[in-house]
Amino acid sequence: MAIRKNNTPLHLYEKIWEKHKLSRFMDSITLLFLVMLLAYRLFSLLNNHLFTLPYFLAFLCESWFTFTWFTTISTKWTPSHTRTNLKRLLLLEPYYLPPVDIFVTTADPVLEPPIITVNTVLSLLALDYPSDLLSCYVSDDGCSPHTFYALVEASKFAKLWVPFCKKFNVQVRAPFRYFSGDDSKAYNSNIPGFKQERLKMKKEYELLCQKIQNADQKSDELVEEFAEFSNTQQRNHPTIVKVIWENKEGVSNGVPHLFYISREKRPEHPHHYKAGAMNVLTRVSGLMTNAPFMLNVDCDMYVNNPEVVQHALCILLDSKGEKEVAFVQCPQRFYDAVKDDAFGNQQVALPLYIGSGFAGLQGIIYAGTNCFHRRKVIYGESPELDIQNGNKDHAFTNGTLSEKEQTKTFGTSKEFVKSAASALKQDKYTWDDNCNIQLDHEEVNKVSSCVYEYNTAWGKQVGWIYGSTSEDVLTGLKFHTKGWKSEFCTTDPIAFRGCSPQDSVGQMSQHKRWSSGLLEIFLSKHCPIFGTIFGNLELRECLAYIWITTWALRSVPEICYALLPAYSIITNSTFLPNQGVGLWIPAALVLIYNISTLLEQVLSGLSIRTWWNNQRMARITTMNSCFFGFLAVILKQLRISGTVFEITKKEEPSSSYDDGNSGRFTFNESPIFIPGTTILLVQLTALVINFSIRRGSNTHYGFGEVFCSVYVVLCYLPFLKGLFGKGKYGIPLSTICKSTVLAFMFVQLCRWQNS
Ligand SMILES: O=c1ccn([C@@H]2O[C@H](COP(=O)(O)OP(=O)(O)O[C@H]3O[C@H](CO)[C@@H](O)[C@H](O)[C@H]3O)[C@@H](O)[C@H]2O)c(=O)[nH]1
Ligand SMILES: [Mn+2]
Repeated sequence: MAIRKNNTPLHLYEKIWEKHKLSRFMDSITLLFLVMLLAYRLFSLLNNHLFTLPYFLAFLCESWFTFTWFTTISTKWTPSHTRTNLKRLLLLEPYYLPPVDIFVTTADPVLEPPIITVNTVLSLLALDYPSDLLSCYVSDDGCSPHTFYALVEASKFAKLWVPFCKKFNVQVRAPFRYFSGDDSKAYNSNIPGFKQERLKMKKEYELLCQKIQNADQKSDELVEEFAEFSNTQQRNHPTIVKVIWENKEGVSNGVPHLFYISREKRPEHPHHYKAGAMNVLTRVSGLMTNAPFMLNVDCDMYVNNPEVVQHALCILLDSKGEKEVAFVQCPQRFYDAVKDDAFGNQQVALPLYIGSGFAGLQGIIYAGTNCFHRRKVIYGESPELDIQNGNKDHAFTNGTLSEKEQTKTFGTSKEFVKSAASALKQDKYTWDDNCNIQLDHEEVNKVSSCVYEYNTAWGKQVGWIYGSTSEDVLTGLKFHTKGWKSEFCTTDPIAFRGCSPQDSVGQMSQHKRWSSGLLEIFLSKHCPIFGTIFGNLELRECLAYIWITTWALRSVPEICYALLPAYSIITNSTFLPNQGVGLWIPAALVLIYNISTLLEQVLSGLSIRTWWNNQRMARITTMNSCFFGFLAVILKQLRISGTVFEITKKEEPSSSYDDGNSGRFTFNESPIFIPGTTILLVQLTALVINFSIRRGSNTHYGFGEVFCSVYVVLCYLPFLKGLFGKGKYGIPLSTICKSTVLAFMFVQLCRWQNS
């Protein structure tokens, strides 16, 4: 048991308020012009002389855009970040540092090659933190003997790798990155013997890769420690738990504990995807090590800053943080980005502005990975402010629950209930030792079985919350609604790096999952609006959550707005104010909006090309992926079909070479490309009409409509190329046919409207 010597207040981090003055100014001007545009439209609609359908639709769309813009500004207005004081934390060492349980999730050995998971795990095992205080749990929803085998081999390699990293103070501790070359820090250690040892490690790592690859190709009989994997199917198998490596002596400079867990799955029971996996990990780790803090990462997010645990603990152990902060989120950044961010998914400028904006309010959202949680909070504890208010769910956590209620909350495992009670009662300054783990197979099987959660609070009040494919945002929102805060931990170098979708197909399906998951939250009882009315969600935090959870809804006005210029041209009508001031308002708006987004990107150190790619991808994803996300949620609400978690494919490290085609759009048969193709065909038709039919002085539409139409075509340039592309670079003929039919129907509709 570790005890802090005295109870003096600890100030381990400070919050720095940023001043994005320019960004504020530009955003405000944009809002001003949006309001002016609305006012102008309203005025002319009331005066009736311009009452046409497109004019009215445009007014509705613009109202929505203005509302979204208002929530955007509110979210970005007071950005902040944190600065941690590692030196002070280390003064407490070694009496005070708490144990940390690390959770890694993987779900499919094909989409998530074991070598990627292995690298993530190795980087975690080599964290700069006493290894007797760390335990790493890998959840494998794929139930794959290959993943297990890879981890076993990795744990052997770790015995060389971890001491090597610590001895030479290696910065990037995921071997595939460390050995991939241009890391200048990799070569400049002047400790004698470095070069030889590095060479040796490199050979060992190549050997490890070889073994893992060979195992992938052979399908041997499953014997000995692999016997449990025989007769298993991904969605039908009993629980498999393995202690891969146990740090028995509890040495602080060895290799941390490493466990493998594949929870029970049966086709007749829902497994709740990642949220379900996280809850099983929470319970199993509760039985085994029960650390007060947990770090959760996806299988493809390696540690890029080995001191990240200390940084996060500065916030979580700080006297103020201890009372208020539920979780500490580190930014999500990626490696091997496609040049100029062709698919607009690197999220560099976004977290800088929106992320730190959230952080300046009640707190940053939980992004599902790179996050440190407090076990008590996961178990449903409310912050102190609630206890004062006598919130009704606090009996839950102050130890006054009867045994019956405890079982109703945490399930029927007595051992687990005991561990949860101990975690909840844990004094602020004491933690249990975790070097003597006890693997009670019976108990572990019980808490990771499919039926364990029935009639308990898991997934509702306790643990990761079910009901959305964006379980991360939902779970974080639940904490914020209780009154907890969260902090954004921005370290230098950046704490983690991961793998982003490397092609447009992967990116589209990821955005579809996110946008549908987020909309599910908005339409559920966890809706942020209720959170503010009935809970402790702060008003501006609520607006920020509205901004993010209504992402899928934006698709409808955007598609409508993108069709308006074409409609106007085809029907010889107008949707923009086309005289005097009226004309100048939208023109100024477009100009200011583009300048301000360009400035944000350029000031974040990005290229102009990156800015354009991001602009264009924002339009493409909203009108395609988000629209499908929107449809998926509607179908779910109508109980026609459920939403599923489609896993993003992770590229094998060695295969990511550039054949000159990276960044080129790829397509497949998925209907997700139909809206984009249709919109493009409609615009092209409109432009052909514009340039071929001379209406002379009878033309009602003007430069504005033509400009908008051309702008949409420019955004959809990748689709235009796709119309003529071959193989995976071409839009499939079936999609083109369907889109042609839709486009034709649209044009006919316009004509019919007009006559
Ligand atoms: O049934 C499942 C499905 C997924 N996962 C894991 O969930 C993680 C995220 O999946 P991925 O396909 O990589 O999705 P991303 O879109 O990259 O993930 C982001 O978005 C998800 C929510 O949609 C969050 O859960 C993630 O943490 C966040 O990084 C991976 O480690 C998977 O192994 C499971 O464990 N079980
Ligand atoms: Mn991922």
